[in-house]
Amino acid sequence: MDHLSQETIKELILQSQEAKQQAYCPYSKFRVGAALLTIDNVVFKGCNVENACSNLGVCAERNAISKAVSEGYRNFKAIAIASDLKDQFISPCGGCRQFIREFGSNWDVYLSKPDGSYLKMTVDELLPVSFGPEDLTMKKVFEIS
Ligand SMILES: O=c1ccn([C@H]2C[C@H](O)[C@@H](CO)O2)c(=O)[nH]1
Ligand SMILES: [Zn+2]
Repeated sequence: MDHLSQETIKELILQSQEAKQQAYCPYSKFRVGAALLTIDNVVFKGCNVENACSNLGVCAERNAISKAVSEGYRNFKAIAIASDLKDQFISPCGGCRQFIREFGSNWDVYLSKPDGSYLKMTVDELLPVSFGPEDLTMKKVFEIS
């Protein structure tokens, strides 16, 4: 995956913090924002959107990815995630890890803190030995049958 400049990383994290401002989280009061950078250098932002029927809530990461895919973008360089947790890097939930992995296992996830510090991890590090679209090819299906 392309190496992002320090400036690009900083900007992407700032955009994830901007996205966090829009969080709709009256139940958890836990704001999360995500900023997704496509290979065309377009950024899609997403926040968590909760619901009175609590299991219907959507995470920030999934929201950003769904926005991008809906607009025709499927190739991503990086996603930055922001929350209000001061003492730890925000960690994407298991569902989001799988959702992120759908679009490749070799791209970057920046887990950030409000002060802009971050932990860079690849999708593969966040979700090792993952199951993805490649595992559903007809070739593999025929191999086992
Ligand atoms: O990486 C994360 C972790 C949590 N949440 C949301 C889900 C829920 O709305 C709230 C509390 O779990 O935070 C995200 O959007 N992304
Ligand atoms: Zn999630």
